[in-house]
Order: sequence, then C-alpha cells, then structure tokens
Amino acid sequence: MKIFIKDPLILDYKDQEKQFHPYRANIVIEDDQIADITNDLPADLSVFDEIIHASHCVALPGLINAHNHSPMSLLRSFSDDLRLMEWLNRKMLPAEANMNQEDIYWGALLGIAEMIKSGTTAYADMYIHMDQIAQAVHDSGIRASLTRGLVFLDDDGGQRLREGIDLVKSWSGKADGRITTMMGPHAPYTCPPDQLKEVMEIAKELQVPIHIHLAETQEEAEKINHKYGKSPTEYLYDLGLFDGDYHVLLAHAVHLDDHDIALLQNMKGGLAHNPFSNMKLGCGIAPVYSFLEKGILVGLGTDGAGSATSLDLFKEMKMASGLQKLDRFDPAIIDAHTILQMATINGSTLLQMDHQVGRIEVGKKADLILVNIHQPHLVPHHDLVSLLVYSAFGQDVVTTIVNGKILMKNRELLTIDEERLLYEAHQRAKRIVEGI
Ligand SMILES: CSC[C@H]1O[C@@H](n2cnc3c(O)ncnc32)[C@H](O)[C@@H]1O
Ligand SMILES: [Zn+2]
Repeated sequence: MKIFIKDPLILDYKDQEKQFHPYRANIVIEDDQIADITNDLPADLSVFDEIIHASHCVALPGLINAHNHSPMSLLRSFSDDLRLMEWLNRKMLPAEANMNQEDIYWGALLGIAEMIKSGTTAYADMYIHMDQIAQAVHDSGIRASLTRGLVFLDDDGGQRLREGIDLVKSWSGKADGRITTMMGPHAPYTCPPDQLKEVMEIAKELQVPIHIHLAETQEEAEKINHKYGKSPTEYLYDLGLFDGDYHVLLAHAVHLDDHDIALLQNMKGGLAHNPFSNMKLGCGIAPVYSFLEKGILVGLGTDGAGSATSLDLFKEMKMASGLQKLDRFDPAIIDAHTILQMATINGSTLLQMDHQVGRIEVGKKADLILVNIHQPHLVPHHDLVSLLVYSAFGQDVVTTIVNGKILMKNRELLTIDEERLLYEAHQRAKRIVEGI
C-alpha cells in the first residue's frame, strides 16, 4: 500500500529545545513505514493507492494511551460518583464476572473504535480474557501492549498467572508486530510480596515489562501502610521493582511524597497519568510536575471508560494541564509542548515502542493522525501546539493511520463495522449489568 499525504502541517519534535515545530511538507507512506517527507510532488501520482489532501490538517504522531481497560467501555455510565473501592468491588467486579468471552471481544472493539476515532494509534491494556482483546487488536489494526491483570486474593491466582504467561508466549509480536505484551500484577493491595516477586521473576525470564497500578488512593496508601508499615511505593521498591532490572509501567502514582518520588529516580520505565479518572473517582492530583522535574518519564492514559467515561486523549491533555496549573496556582508550571510530548513521545517510550513510533520521521512506522484545523473552534492558528492541546478534541481527528494502514478516513472506520459494533455493545452491556 502506497499513500501520499499532500501538504499537511507536520509537527516535528526537537529534543534539545523540548518543543514541537510545524512545517509544511508531503508524507509518503510505503507498506508499514514513513518512506519520505518531501516538498517535491512525485512525477506520477498514479503509483499511489491513496492520495489524501491535507492542507487544512495538522499531521502529528498518533496519540498513545498508556493505561486502559478496554472492555470496560461496556460499563460506561453504569456506575458513577462512587469512591474507587466501592465502585470496583460493588459494581465493576460483579459486572466483569458476568462478561463472557464474546462480550470481552466486543467491549475491547468498542474501546478500540473510540480510540481510533479520537486519534489514538497505540495503547496499553490490562484486563481478563486477553485472547479476545488480542483478537480485537488484530482485527481492528490498532497497536497495543497487552497485559493479563493478576489478582492474588483467592485460590485462582495461579490460573491467572498461567494465563498471563500464555498471553506473552502466544501473542508477543503477532498482528504484523503490532501486539506486544507485559506481565500485569494488578496493584500492591491485590498482590502479596511472594506472588509479586514470582511475577517479577517471570517477567525477567520472558523479557517483558511490568504493568501495575500504584498509589491511586489515600485508602490504598493507608491499607499498605497498615499491613506492611510502608508506603505503596516503598513496598514495590523493597521488592526490587525499581532497581533497573525491570521496565515498569506504573498507572496513576497519585499518593507519593518526596521520599517516594526519589525512590523512582533510577527506575526503568515510568508513569501513566490518568487525570480524568483520578478526578472523577476523587483520588487526588498526581504530582506530575515533580516527576518531570526529577526526570521521571510520564505518559498519558485514560484508564477504563468505566471511570474515565471516554477514551479521548485530547480531553486528557486538557485535564492533565489544568490539574497541574490548579494544584500549584501557576499557569506556567507545565506548558502545552510538555503535555503533547507526554501523549506521544513519552507514551512510545513507556510502551517500549519508541524505536518504531511516537514521531513523524522517515523510517518510523506510519502511525499518524490528521487533525482538521479548518473549523471555527480551531481558528486562528497563532500556535498549533496550544491549539491541539487546549482547543481540539478527538472529534477533530479526520484520518488515523497505523502501521501504514488507514483505519479511519474522513471519520469513517475502515476496519470496523460501526453499526454492528454499536448494536452488539448495546445488547451485551444491558445483559451484563442486569441485576447488579
Ligand atoms: C484484573 S484485570 C484489571 C482490573 O482492574 C480493574 N480496574 C479498573 N479501573 C481500575 C482502577 O482505577 N484502579 C484499580 N483497578 C481498576 C478492572 O475493573 C479489572 O478488574
Ligand atoms: Zn487502571
């Protein structure tokens, strides 16, 4: 497949300046890669399978959602305005117990469809029935890092662990290399030390990263402190998770003091900040500015739509920015470039995909999006990065390309039958929550 994207404004990230710079050029995609970025028009445009006229668009690297539970899209609007533990134990877990394998497939596809339609080209997923999610990733064309969530509070922990290992062994590198995997101990409060240590050893052996929730609520911090006499971060640190042997993806990281933050300084990997989920569950404000100040990598996630309500990373960029400014009473504490970097480049490093995606450069995989900026709410164009971070939403994305394949064109999904998907989602979601 050869694609010619004509005349977009391309956002290029300059590492020394830590800034994005726009320039106008054509993008040539061949197979799965960006083959050329040029101001020349090819002599013969008929060699292209697709020509996209994009002079009214910004081309930017596809956004990367660093933390999600995709089938929870079926639980959107089912249970709101509760504290995390009540929401999880009384509502989410019973609903998940009612989900069969087909529900998981359609729930994941629902989440993936929303992500593609709002400009996300790669994401991290932690859930159950992972074969079904992997199949949805395979079928839809999105890129993903998949994790079987591991909870060790009952006799089924061993079975879950085997499923986690099977996922890594059977799906890593599949779907033309779009699928990678991690091991996923769910959280400090669901994983006692011996089991967590075992998961870490397996991750080392299988050479995959670890994806885990950390310090999401004050309640979690108190629980871990009561049980082990330490903070959730110290708990993981003492087990050796941050000693540099493991690439770790920490979701949330809200309740960390300066001592906890210092413990993360030598870690490999970093954090997925999920601002709207944290706001909606009343968890608190993650000290994102302090992490960045200490050189700790921060990407952006949504969390599942059961808490985040939507999977639109443009929304999350606004929330991430607003939370830090509010927390410090300082509008200059974090700028739009840093926020966009979190949603693109940082996400690619967190998911260990930075050798492939995260920037629009010749030789990278063609994972990019086109945002239509010729609309009343996106005019004028004094500063394109400000415009994208503060004024644009997912609905402004017109084209989404992953691995050189067009997944959405003029807002129409090309790999997913949207009407069938909406029908399946309605029917299944209704049945799943009946009686809860
Ligand atoms: C065992 S698979 C993953 C597990 O995580 C649950 N979950 C969803 N959102 C959150 C959150 O914000 N904190 C902790 N756990 C969460 C989900 O319901 C699955 O059971
Ligand atoms: Zn989560």
